[in-house]
Parts: sequence; C-alpha cells; structure tokens
Amino acid sequence: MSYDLIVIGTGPGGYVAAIRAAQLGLKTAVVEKRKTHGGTCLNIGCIPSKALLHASHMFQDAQHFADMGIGVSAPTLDLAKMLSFKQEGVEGNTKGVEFLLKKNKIDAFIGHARIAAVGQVEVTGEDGSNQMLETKNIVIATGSDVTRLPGIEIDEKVIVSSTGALELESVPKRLVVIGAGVIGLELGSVWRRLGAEVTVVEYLDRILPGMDGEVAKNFQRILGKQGFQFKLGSKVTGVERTANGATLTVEPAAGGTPETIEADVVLVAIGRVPYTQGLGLDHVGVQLDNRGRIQTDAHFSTNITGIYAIGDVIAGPMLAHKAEDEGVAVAEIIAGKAGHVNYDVIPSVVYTFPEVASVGKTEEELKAAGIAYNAGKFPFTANGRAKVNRTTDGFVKILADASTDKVLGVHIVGPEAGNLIHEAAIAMEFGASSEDMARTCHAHPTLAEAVKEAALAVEKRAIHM
Ligand SMILES: Cc1cc2nc3c(=O)[nH]c(=O)nc-3n(C[C@H](O)[C@H](O)[C@H](O)COP(=O)(O)OP(=O)(O)OC[C@H]3O[C@@H](n4cnc5c(N)ncnc54)[C@H](O)[C@@H]3O)c2cc1C
Ligand SMILES: NC(=O)c1ccc[n+]([C@@H]2O[C@H](COP(=O)([O-])OP(=O)(O)OC[C@H]3O[C@@H](n4cnc5c(N)ncnc54)[C@H](O)[C@@H]3O)[C@@H](O)[C@H]2O)c1
Repeated sequence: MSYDLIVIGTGPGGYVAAIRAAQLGLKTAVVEKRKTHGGTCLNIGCIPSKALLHASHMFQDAQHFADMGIGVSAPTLDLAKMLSFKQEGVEGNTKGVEFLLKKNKIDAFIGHARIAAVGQVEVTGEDGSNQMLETKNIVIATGSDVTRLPGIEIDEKVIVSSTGALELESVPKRLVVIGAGVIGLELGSVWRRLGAEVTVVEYLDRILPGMDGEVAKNFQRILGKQGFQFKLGSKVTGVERTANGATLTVEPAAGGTPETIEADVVLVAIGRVPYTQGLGLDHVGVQLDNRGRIQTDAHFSTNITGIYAIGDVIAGPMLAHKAEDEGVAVAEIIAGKAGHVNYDVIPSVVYTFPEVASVGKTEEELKAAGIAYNAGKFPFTANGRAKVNRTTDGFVKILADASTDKVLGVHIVGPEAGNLIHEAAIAMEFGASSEDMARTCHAHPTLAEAVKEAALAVEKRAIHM
C-alpha cells in the first residue's frame, strides 16, 4: 500500500494530524500499537483521570448536600462501580476516535511501527505478522512514557505509576505520592476524596513547578485544608516492599538525616519521558536532543526530509491540546499550507478542586526576563456567584505590560478555573490589553466576573473590592 502520509501513534497528536490531513485530501494511514486509539490521553491519562476526579468530587460533594437542605443518606463508595464508570467513559472516547478515523477514510493498522527507511514503515502485528507500507511523508506521534526512579520497580499494585493509580482495587489507607506535579496532585486528590491519607514528597521547595509561585503557594494551603500533607525539599532515596505495603526512605534534598515513611501504596509521579523505543530512528538517522526528544525545526520537520514529529515526543509542554494543535499544523504544512502553533498562548489546567489554570508568563518569568508589569488580582471571596456557591477559595491574577498594558499572563486558582482561562487565552491570542478585558461586559452573576474585576484591578479600579 502507498500513502501520502503515515502517522505513527493515534494519541491526540497523531489522530488529529491524520484527520486534518485527510480533510486536506491526503491519502492517510495511521499505525497504533495499542488495540484502541486515543493514546495515553484517552486510555490512561486525561480521560480516565478526569472521570475519577469527577466521580470522587461528586462523592465528596454529596457529603455536604445537607448544607443546602437536601436530605440524602450518607454516600457510600462502590469502588468497582466507580472504576467501571471511568472505563465506560474511556471506551466511549476511544470508540469515538475509531469512528472519526473511519469517517475520514483513514486506514488504521494495529501493530508496532518501525521506520524501515525514508518512505517505508514496517508494521508488526501482535501475531508477529509483518507488512511494509510505502509513504511520501511520516509523522511520528509516539508520545511519552512514565519516568522511573532508579532502583525502584513499579509493580502497578503497591508501587504504581499514574496507570496503576487509575486502577487501585481498594482505597489505600496511606498513599504516598512522589512528586507534587500535575499527576501527583490530581490523582492524590482522587484518593484523598475517597478516604486515603495522602502525603506528597517533593524534591523542590514548592509544588507545581512552572506554575506562578503565588498561585502554587495559595493552592498548597487549600490542599492542606483538604488534608494533604506535604514534605517539600525532600528526596526519596529508596522504596522497599513490605508484607502489606512499602517503606520509603526520604532525606532532605540538600542532604541530611534520612527518615522512613510507611505507605500502603506509593505513586511515582515525577514526570514523563519521550517514547521512541523500537522506531528505528538510529537506523534512519533521525536526531534526538539531549533529553531524548526528537529534534524538530519550526515546521515539525526532523533532520530527515519527509519525517516529521509532534506531541509529547518533541520539546514543549506535555499536554494533549498542544499535541492536537501541532497535529493540525503539521498536516497543513505537509499539504503545502501555513500551519502554525502559538506557543505563547497554551493554557494549562490542573483539574483538582478548586482548579488551577494558567496561560502566558508567570511573575517569576517576567521578573527573570526584566519585563516591567502591573498585576491585577481579585479574590473569589468577593465574587457573588462564588459566595452563594460557597466556593470562595482562590483568586484571578492578570499580569499586563507596564508600558503597553498588553496582557502577558493570567493565572487562576478557583472554581471553574479551567473554563475561565479561555477568555484570557482568546484575549491574549488577539493581543488584548487588560483594559480591553475590563471593558468587555461580563454577565452577572458569573465566576467570570472575577476575571473582569482582576483586569480592572490592574489599574487599581476593581469595583467589588
Ligand atoms: C495520568 C495522566 C493524565 C493526563 N491528563 C492530562 C490532561 O488532563 N490534559 C492534558 O492536556 N494532558 C494530560 N496528560 C498528558 C497527555 O496525555 C499527553 O500530553 C498526550 O497524550 C500526548 O499526546 P501524543 O499524541 O503526543 O502522545 P500519546 O497520547 O502518548 O500517544 C502516543 C501513541 O503512540 C503509540 N505508539 C508509540 N510507539 C509506537 C510505535 N512504534 N508504533 C505504533 N504506535 C506507537 C502509543 O501506543 C500511543 O497510543 C495526562 C497524562 C497522564 C499520564
Ligand atoms: N491536567 C493536565 O494537564 C495534566 C495532568 C496529568 C499529567 N499531565 C502531563 O503529564 C506530565 C507528567 O506529569 P507529572 O506530574 O508526572 O510530572 P511533573 O513534571 O508535572 O511533576 C513532577 C514533579 O516531581 C518532582 N520530582 C522529580 N523527581 C523527584 C524525586 N526524585 N523526588 C521527589 N520529587 C521529584 C518534580 O520536581 C515535579 O514537581 C506533565 O508534563 C504534565 O504536563 C498533564
């Protein structure tokens, strides 16, 4: 078989690239080694974690229905049912991708892809069968894998990665999370809400590195109120399996006396690494960077003509929507159009309660770059809708250039932050000033009024504060 484009991997990067290419008239095929499409995101990432975050949030909310005068008996947990609720959501989504591939007349091969030569992809099926496909272009969208701690074996039962943490058969009494990044805090929240004591051990002296420091500090305090324990500035030097769980050895990051912590389950959530195993990259001469990511130019082209790469396997934030936008852009470039991704305006959301959301530069980044800015902040305690809903933790912060007033960054910790951030993203995409955001009429009573008030606060003229 001969194609214009073969995409390797059907995660958010790969399947979106294939659909856009087919829309543009390219004869397109995908190769995926899992039995289902959708990649990490739909199978073992974004989608199952959000299903469990939603269900566990409902479980916790139900315990407060009486505050609103709703009489229900105390909620009970059927974990097996909750896990099947999650799995049904996953299947709904992965089947949706299968449908979209068919609808767009994209040939889908299930098997392991190896680039045999420029323009040739070899597909090996589970049964060992081999097939050689010819193509003018290849897009590598093979994603990422869990980062492992040296000497600590992940068994996905007691010592788990995010994959095992989405499948625990019972609620652990004591869950220790290694890494206070997005996965640690999202999946830590799931099990905390369902009853686990959660301790998070983090190497740095703060949580959520990369997010705005003030937001992270405020969010840590909120999680503390929810019962999270934090051991910051601490490194795990060993994890030993015991009869019923595991013992962790933890020392101060700067060195010092080690201590031990007992856990029923340990979640290793210290990041992800690009996945290029078995692709044959050495063989065709595709270059990697010093962090094992496929090196690409501004048009997603590798050093080999006709071979492109997108998503988690290249540089940039490991986010599904970043991979999707790159998928659209690379297909457009291959089809001879002008595909482009604006990396200055990629929102990032932590789907805890409350949510944390961010787009653009943090205060730390602006200070480091020597850019003068004005900050406007508005707390949810002063927002009418948040007050009646009793979800007043958090604030909106808008950072605007001191001389031009152009919005450079927006950071939110609070209810619905993940939805609210998009008005900021659109404003930034169009180069808006904080005054533009402040002059835009916002419906009352909405949480979004906090965004407008934060914009007004840039010029110190917020009304409700
Ligand atoms: C627990 C968890 C929660 C997450 N939640 C979010 C979230 O809420 N929002 C968000 O934006 N991001 C989230 N992410 C990150 C998100 O999943 C990734 O950024 C996204 O999946 C990257 O997409 P991708 O297409 O680059 O790669 P992937 O989704 O990893 O897909 C790559 C695919 O390539 C296949 N593959 C690899 N090698 C081969 C080969 N040789 N032959 C054939 N197929 C191959 C793999 O099987 C896989 O299906 C989460 C990740 C995790 C682990
Ligand atoms: N909501 C989302 O968008 C979402 C959700 C889940 C995952 N993801 C993506 O998946 C990727 C992986 O997530 P993650 O949470 O594993 O990584 P991360 O990079 O977000 O966080 C890892 C944390 O582990 C810490 N750490 C590293 N080594 C350590 C050690 N030895 N001991 C203690 N702490 C250590 C780091 O300092 C960091 O705080 C991220 O890039 C993220 O973008 C996104």
